[in-house]
Amino acid sequence: MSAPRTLYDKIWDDHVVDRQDDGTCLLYIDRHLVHEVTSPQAFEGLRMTGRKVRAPQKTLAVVDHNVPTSPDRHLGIKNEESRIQVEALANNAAEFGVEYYSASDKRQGIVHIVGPEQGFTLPGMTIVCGDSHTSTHGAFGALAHGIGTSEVEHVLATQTLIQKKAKNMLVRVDGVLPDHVTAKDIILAIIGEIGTAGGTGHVIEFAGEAIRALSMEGRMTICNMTIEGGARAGLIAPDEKTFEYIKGKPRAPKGEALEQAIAYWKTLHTDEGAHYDRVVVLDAAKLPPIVSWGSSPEDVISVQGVVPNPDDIQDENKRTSKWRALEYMGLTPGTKITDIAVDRVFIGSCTNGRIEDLREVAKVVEGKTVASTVSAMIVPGSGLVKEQAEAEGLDKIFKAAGFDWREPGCSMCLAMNDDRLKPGERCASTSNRNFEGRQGFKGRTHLVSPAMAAAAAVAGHFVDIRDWQ
Ligand SMILES: CC(C)[C@H](C(=O)O)[C@@H](O)C(=O)O
Ligand code: SF4
Repeated sequence: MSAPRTLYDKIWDDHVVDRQDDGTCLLYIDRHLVHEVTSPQAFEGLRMTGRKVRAPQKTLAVVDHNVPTSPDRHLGIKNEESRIQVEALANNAAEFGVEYYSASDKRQGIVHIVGPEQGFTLPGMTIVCGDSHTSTHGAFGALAHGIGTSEVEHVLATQTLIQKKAKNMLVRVDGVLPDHVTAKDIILAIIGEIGTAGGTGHVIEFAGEAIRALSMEGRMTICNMTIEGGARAGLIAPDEKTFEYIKGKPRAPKGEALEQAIAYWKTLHTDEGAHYDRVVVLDAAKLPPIVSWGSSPEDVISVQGVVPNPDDIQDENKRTSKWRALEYMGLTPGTKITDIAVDRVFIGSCTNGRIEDLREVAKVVEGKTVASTVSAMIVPGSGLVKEQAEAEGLDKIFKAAGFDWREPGCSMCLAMNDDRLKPGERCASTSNRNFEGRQGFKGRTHLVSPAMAAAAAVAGHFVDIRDWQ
């Protein structure tokens, strides 16, 4: 009998092409997602050395970060830098024979929403992209992580990546989530608990009753923010929900091939007795809806809490940095979270821009109106999410309530396109990052779940979604 292995060990072992004495390995890469921001120099590198893309059929390119989300986006991109990046991807994809979804293709969207939606993301695979939130795909039991531009070039040219194995970490979330508390609250609570460096050097496997109970969308939200917890990859063992989600997706195996694939996917779980280098346990039943108050995703508190006082922190550097965060955020210790008013609401991103998120929002805002002091936008994560939402009539609910209903893209998750905060504006956002300037120069970001963002849009300030009528 071989030694018991974790899910990470198994996927790793299945992809090692070569191993050096110092532990450096060459890993085979099954899927490569490409977007316009981190790929131009990589393609340029291939061109300069006369190399081809080794496996174009395992590569998929899509524009997301720079695309406008306004209805008139077919008129083109005004910002020159953004326009050049988008044009470069279109040209590179054509020149190197890579499938490409342009802004006018209804399959276009945020790369981490598009991969699963197309059945390009499958269990047991190694998946990379020049983007830190590639961790999202770990929700399928795939080993997925972000890579830098020189690695993008390496993968394009060789379909392999040089890697050293990380340590195994388990985050087990036991129990049953209370009503209105979501996957987003779980992952914010985990990051609050372990800190933004908590997962450094590890691959995190998420397990436990509360994780199993999540939909695929919820699992993607969890794995998406693994990177904010310091680990490059997060994993959830595939199960019947995973197989159901995959069935019928355009690029997924079909018929006999699917049956065979499922038989293999069923082996992708951690063996009894396998070793984890670190274990963290949380009780889902105790989790409240969570709001971030500072400029790091670890700065989180219950919606029923108050803005914390940094003077309570022992460590001087940390104390200073949290004071700075409060100053940036324009907040005073002791302020009730529910007394914080917002100017903007952003619902979207690869964390919470999927159909299930939009359904949650619709439930909260149906028949209600966005507060007169708030400007709120909803940005579907992909053209297919948009189409599905419209087929269900969700867009009508959003528009009737006064939300701006947009075209798919990264949008106000990061200030790389026209959607951004003005200096001093405060935003309830369903995205994943809240560092200074993330959503626009001097913009103030509070990370929350879709339902919490929706309720804040209507109330004009944070409210406890558990009390929502
Ligand atoms: C632009 C890109 C490289 C970046 C990332 O790697 O994550 C972006 O997607 C982000 O979320 O900050
Ligand atoms: S939606 Fe945000 S986090 Fe996701 S890939 Fe785009 S910029 Fe990065």
